[in-house]
Amino acid sequence: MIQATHLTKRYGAKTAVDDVTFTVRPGLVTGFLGPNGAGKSTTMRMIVGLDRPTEGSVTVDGVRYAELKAPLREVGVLLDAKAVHPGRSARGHLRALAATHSIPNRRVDEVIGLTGLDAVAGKRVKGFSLGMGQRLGIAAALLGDPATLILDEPVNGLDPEGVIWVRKLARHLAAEGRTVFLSSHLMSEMAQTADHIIVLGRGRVIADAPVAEIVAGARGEGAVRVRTPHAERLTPAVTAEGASVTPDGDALVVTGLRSERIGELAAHAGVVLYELTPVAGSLEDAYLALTQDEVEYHAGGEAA
Ligand SMILES: Nc1ncnc2c1ncn2[C@@H]1O[C@H](COP(=O)(O)OP(=O)(O)OP(=O)(O)O)[C@@H](O)[C@H]1O
Repeated sequence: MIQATHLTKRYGAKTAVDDVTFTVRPGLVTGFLGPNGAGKSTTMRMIVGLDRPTEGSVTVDGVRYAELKAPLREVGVLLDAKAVHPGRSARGHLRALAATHSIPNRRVDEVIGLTGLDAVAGKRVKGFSLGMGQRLGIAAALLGDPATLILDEPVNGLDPEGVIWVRKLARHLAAEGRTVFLSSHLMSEMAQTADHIIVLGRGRVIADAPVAEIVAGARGEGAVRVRTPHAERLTPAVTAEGASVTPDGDALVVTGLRSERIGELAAHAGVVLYELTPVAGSLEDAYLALTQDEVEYHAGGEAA
């Protein structure tokens, strides 16, 4: 379990992480989302002691990372896949890491197998593609068989097969009861991987909820597709209650009213309905709605 309490990081006048409190629970995949510059990496760096909080604290299973006796065995971390000596082979890199924690070479071979690196394990890391580097970073994170995994943008640079592999791996690790914390700036990716989502925007937590709840929230704001032969009578009935109506082919899209209320108004006006369908908001819509005011710079370079 990861617990952040009033965690804050300031770089001079810039507040990268602003009074953040959250819990990442074991047995679940928790996605950590937010636009570029939201403070995800800074938060992760503080969790693993690479950055010191300006205020507040963060612990893993109740202990600050710096106080863990054998960190590799307790917390597996992928922060920067390129932080590997380029002249070493993948196997050499993993063996060197393993030696610092008395982890047997047998385990090195195991994680090489687990991450699909068998064919390249003897090659120098220098020639690795981004995707192979990511796999090596994940192999290093798994080395100590830790109860907690923290992976910053783990699917970055992976091909579609690699993305599915990370997804399955994350789910498998969580099913074993581990705490799995993954960052991404892609909601669509997290929707398929995570059980729970924490969204950061400009250093603050703007959502912390199960994936299903975030989707349901999007739906509440969603639209209702209506087909009727009496559009001219239904339209004034719904707009009188504050809804807006947009034609969509032979249908109307009504926003601002729930389908139940539209049905009641139609019945009251004696209007026949052929269709009354709530349009499910996608997770991506929910995410955009959540973060639209929180991105540092919008496309076009205009300051938000
Ligand atoms: N060492 C530093 N010195 C000054 N500012 C920093 C430093 N590290 C991060 N920042 C700033 O803090 C903010 C948060 O950055 P961070 O890298 O944590 O965001 P992020 O959510 O991980 O973004 P990305 O998805 O782009 O990696 C940004 O505005 C960034 O410019």
